[in-house]
This record gives sequence, C-alpha cells and structure tokens, in this order.
Amino acid sequence: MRVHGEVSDDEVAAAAAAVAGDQVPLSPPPASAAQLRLVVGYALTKKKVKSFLQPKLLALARKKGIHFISIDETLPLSEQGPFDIILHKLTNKEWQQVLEDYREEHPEVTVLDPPNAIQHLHNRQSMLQEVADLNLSNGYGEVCTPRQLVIMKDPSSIPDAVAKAGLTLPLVAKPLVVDGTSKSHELSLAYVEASLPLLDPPLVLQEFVNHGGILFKVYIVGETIRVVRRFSLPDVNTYDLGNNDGIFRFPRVSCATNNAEDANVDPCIAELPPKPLLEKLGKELRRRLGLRLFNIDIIREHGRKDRYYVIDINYFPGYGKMPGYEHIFTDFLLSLVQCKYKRRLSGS
Ligand SMILES: O=P(O)(O)O[C@H]1[C@H](O)[C@@H](OP(=O)(O)O)[C@H](OP(=O)(O)O)[C@@H](OP(=O)(O)O)[C@H]1O
Ligand SMILES: Nc1ncnc2c1ncn2[C@@H]1O[C@H](COP(=O)(O)OP(=O)(O)O)[C@@H](O)[C@H]1O
Ligand SMILES: [Mg+2]
Ligand SMILES: [Mg+2]
Repeated sequence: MRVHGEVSDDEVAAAAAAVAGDQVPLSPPPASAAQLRLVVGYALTKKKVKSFLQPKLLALARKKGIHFISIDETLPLSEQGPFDIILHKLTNKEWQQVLEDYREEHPEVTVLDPPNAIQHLHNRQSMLQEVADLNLSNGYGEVCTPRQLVIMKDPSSIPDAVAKAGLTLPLVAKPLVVDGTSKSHELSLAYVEASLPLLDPPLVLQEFVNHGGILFKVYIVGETIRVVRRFSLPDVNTYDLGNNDGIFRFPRVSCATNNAEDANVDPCIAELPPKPLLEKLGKELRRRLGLRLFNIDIIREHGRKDRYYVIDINYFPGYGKMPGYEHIFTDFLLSLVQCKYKRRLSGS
C-alpha cells in the first residue's frame, strides 16, 4: 500500500511497511480513504472483466483509493505492480504455477484466493466433499449434498453402477470437471435406467431433488453473505418419470436472466434459507475450503421446510449481478488491509 497526501514521509514508510511486512516501527494506518492507495492486480477472462469491473465498481473504488490494474500474463509478475492484492480466475496450469511461485516470493501480497484451494472447486466431486463432511444440522435446518456417484468411463456400465450405489432416478448428469468452458455446464437429466448408457463420462451422477423450481445463490465475499433467488428446473413427478425415456439436456437454467427475486411464487418455496444457517455454512466453508470469494447454489427439498442441499460451489461467481456488490467488494478489499495492519500491530 502506498500512501500520499497530507502525511509525513515517516508515516508513509511505516504504513507501507506495515502492509508489506517490513520490520520497522508502526504508525497508525492512513487516516482517511483520500490518503490511501491500494493496488489490486487482476487476471480475469474478458467475460469476467466485463461482468465484474463495471463502471460503478471502478468509480466507487477510485473514490476509496483502490486502483484496479490489469495483469499481463505474458510478463513476469514480479516486474508488474507492485500489488497489494491479486484477484484472479484463470484456470490454466501455467498460471497457477506462476501464482504459487509469486506467493512464495511475495508473502506480503494477498492472493485471492490461493490456486491450490480453488482447485477443489474444479471437480464436482471434491467441491461438495467439505459440505458432506461438515454434517451441518442445527435448530435452523440441515444442510446436506445429494447422493452422487462418479463415472470415469464406459457408459455401458452406468446402469449397474447406479443400482449398486442404490441411487434413485431421476439423476442429474454433470461433467466431472468444471474448467470455465461452456461444455462443463452442459448438464442433463436421465429419467429411466435405459437412458443411462447414452451419457458421456467422465461425469457425476447426482440424485435429482424436487425443490419447487427455485434455487438460492448464496454469494460469499469474505465475511459478507448475500442471497438471491433464481429459477431452476421444475419438480419431476411420476408422470414425467413414465413418459421420458431419453436424456433431457438442459442449458444454464439458473443464470442471471432467470432472476426470480420478484416472481410470484408460493411463499413456502420462495422463503430464503434462515440467515443463521447460511452464516454458519458460509463461515465453515470459508475455513474448510480456504477461500474468500465463492458462491454456493442451494435448493430446499420441496415439502421439507428445513432440509437444504448444496448442489454447486463456484469460485469468483457473477458478483456483478449481486445487489450492491460495488460497496461490498470495496469494503472487503479495504478490510484486508486493515486486518494486515492489525496483525502487524499485535505482532501475530
Ligand atoms: O456455475 P454456475 O452456478 O452457473 O455459476 C456461474 C459462474 O460463476 C459464472 O462464472 P464463470 O463463467 O466465470 O464460471 C458466472 O458468470 P459471469 O462470468 O457472468 O460472472 C455466472 O453468473 P450469472 O450469470 O450471474 O449466473 C454464475 O452463475
Ligand atoms: N441435484 C439436483 N437436483 C435438482 N436440480 C439440480 C440438481 N443439480 C443441479 N440442478 C439444477 O441444475 C442447475 C445447474 O446445476 P449446477 O450443479 O449448479 O451446475 P453449474 O455449475 O453448471 O451451474 C442448477 O442451477 C439447478 O437448477
Ligand atoms: Mg450452479
Ligand atoms: Mg457451477
């Protein structure tokens, strides 16, 4: 962090060192946002830059002294910046290695988030493991994951594998790996056993859970949580099961254009999950996954007021569609600097 304005050179050096981790005496942090300059380097896809770095975010950030700078992946990271924070969502292996090396060389820079932690979310089996291990159940409800099975190859073996695992149809088939391509979001629904060999491994087969056609997108930004409603797949009934013998392929059903915030839906279905339950879930997953920027797709079993299923977790999701994201995000970035400063003061 570099500081300018009406502060002395000594204060500048001490505040900068406090964030950079240098061993010099500390002065108080910069008194006002006008004196602060926080440099955030970003390495994001073009699509993400467009959806995330909206003018309203950039304008508010600038007012608060936060500057976003594009990282050039073709140049060494150490020759760019210097950065206080790096935001990134690129999936290639080379980039992950570059960042890991950079983290070792520059522990003073906050990398959001560590590539090895993000890696857990690139596989639809490992992404839900922490939720399953958590066994969250309290007075506000129960959070589980749908029963699921991984199929690596040989589609003809699927009916047997499904029977052995005791999974109940219909099943949602999801590509095992989530790598940012649209193919990894091509999901399908299989209603009958005979259709299973038509699927294309490697995939995860997950029991479909009736949930009244509404999904909750729970956004996590550090300690802040926001929830929005999106439309989802409708419930499957016994008639559907007897009258669909193929594979029903479906596109991104719960994308931003399927906003259900103001929809006229049965209040029992639309009611948001209890805040304390989401707070506990968010806090535990933040710790267990080692991530600060992600979202959780949750559905509530239709007819079971307090049973929730986590079906998907996404790293650095579409924050641009989260109401008030510019305030939440800028406050979060500033809080990271405050945390570092406090840690230096307390010597921990
Ligand atoms: O896997 P699901 O549950 O679909 O979550 C997706 C991904 O996070 C997308 O990001 P990415 O493409 O980087 O994976 C994001 O798009 P953006 O790139 O627009 O942020 C979508 O935002 P919505 O369009 O708000 O749903 C979000 O819903
Ligand atoms: N187990 C399930 N039961 C019911 N609906 C599901 C289930 N899994 C996924 N869906 C539906 O499919 C959509 C996409 O699935 P998801 O796992 O979130 O994949 P993606 O990463 O492509 O968003 C969800 O938003 C939801 O509408
Ligand atoms: Mg999803
Ligand atoms: Mg996803």
